[in-house]
Formats: sequence, C-alpha cells, structure tokens
Amino acid sequence: MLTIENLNQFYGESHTLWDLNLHVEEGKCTVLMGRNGVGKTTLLGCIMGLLPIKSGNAQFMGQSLFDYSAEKRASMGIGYVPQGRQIFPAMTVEENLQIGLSARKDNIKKIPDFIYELFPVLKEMINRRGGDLSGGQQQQLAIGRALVVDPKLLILDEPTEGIQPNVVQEIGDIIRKLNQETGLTVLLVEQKLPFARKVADNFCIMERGKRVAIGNIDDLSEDLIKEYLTV
Ligand SMILES: Nc1ncnc2c1ncn2[C@@H]1O[C@H](COP(=O)(O)OP(=O)(O)OP(=O)(O)O)[C@@H](O)[C@H]1O
Repeated sequence: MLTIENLNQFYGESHTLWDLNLHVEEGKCTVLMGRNGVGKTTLLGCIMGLLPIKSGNAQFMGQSLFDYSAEKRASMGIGYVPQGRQIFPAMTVEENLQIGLSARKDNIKKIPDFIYELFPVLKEMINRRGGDLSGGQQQQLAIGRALVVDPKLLILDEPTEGIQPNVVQEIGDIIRKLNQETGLTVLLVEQKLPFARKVADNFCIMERGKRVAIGNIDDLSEDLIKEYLTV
C-alpha cells in the first residue's frame, strides 16, 4: 500500500534520514520502533508532506506520493494522528472533528456516525472544549478527527504517550478493531513493547535515521530489543 525507497531528509546541515526504505503492507498494522531521536516522527512528517525531503520515492496506492501537497495526501486517503495529539483546545469536540471533514473528497459535511459509535465519549462531550478533555479523551478525539477523512491508511505517532493504562488498552482495542474488522491499514510509531505486540503484525526498527530491522512482530527477538530498543 505504501512503499518508501531511498528517502533522505535533512534539517539544515543535519542528515536525519539515510536512504530509508519502508513497506507498509495493505490490511496490516506495521509498527515503527526505535529509541528517542532516531527519526521516526521525521519519517512520518515526510510521508505526510509536512517536511521537505532531499531525495527518495514513495508509492501510495499506485501514486507517487511525494508529488502531492500535504492537503492532497490527506484527501488521497491518509489519516494522521500526530504526536502530542494537536487538537484545538479552544474549539469544541464537534468543531475539532469538523476540521477533519475539510479533507474529504466528497464534500460531506456531517460527521459520520461510526466515529461516535467507536468513541461514545466524543458523543457525550460533543459540545465541550477540546482543552477540557482528559489526555485519553483527547487521543480519541485526534483519532476520530483522522478517521473522519475515511482514510485507507491511518498513521499514528505514539498514541499511548502520556495516557493512563486503562485507556491505553482501550486505544489498542480500537486500533486492532479498525485494522481487523474494517481492513484499515495502520502505520504506528510506538515505544511500548506490549502494546506493539498486541496491535501490530509487522515491525520496522530504526537506528540513527536508518532502517536496521524488519519482520513479523512474532519474530521480534530479545536480541533486537536489547540492541535497538531498550534504553
Ligand atoms: N525541527 C527540527 N530541527 C532540527 N532537528 C530536528 C527537528 N526535529 C527533530 N530533529 C532532530 O532529528 C532527529 C530525529 O528526531 P525525531 O523526532 O524524528 O525522532 P523520533 O525517533 O521520532 O524521536 P522521539 O521518539 O523522541 O519522538 C533528532 O536528532 C532530533 O533532535
């Protein structure tokens, strides 16, 4: 579904992503792992068109992704839940969700019912300000906003960061459900190993801007964990 080849990215003089390759298989959940600062968020920023790249190719559903603007990439069917959620605190839950609607190709102005079925708490809090929600509720709002576009690929950057354990479990269940029951392809950055093992089919590990290991999540060995993931 998404294939990235030989991606190079710089922040000024600083070479951050090095000839990076990534393959996200259709219908699967792929987890991108690696210690802090290895370039995971930067890679997602390049995929979403939020960061300029130096060189590389990306194919998304048969189209050359890097030729399109960030807005166009969203409407091509990529939903993005950024690190830190980035919801609008002064806007209501409903207004936050409506922002996602602007990227839809079909001009639908109503928030699809399945969003509220998936996240009943958003329905309960529809008129509350985003800033009044708990961290877990804000995360659900950020995922809901990304789903409003009806994406084919959902990208999440550390969805469990700073969230209470019971809500982490709930978010894991929702990602798994979306992936397995609706066939939504998922790419997620995650540091928590148990969570990654629970939701993902495949892993990709990065180290200093390079891809160092890929495989089936069941084959994520203690050696790899020790070498690339433990702090
Ligand atoms: N806007 C920026 N300008 C300059 N350097 C940056 C910028 N953003 C990130 N970096 C640097 O690029 C490298 C990769 O950062 P990135 O945030 O992509 O890593 P990460 O793997 O997502 O880390 P984390 O798990 O902490 O989010 C780091 O060395 C970081 O300091």
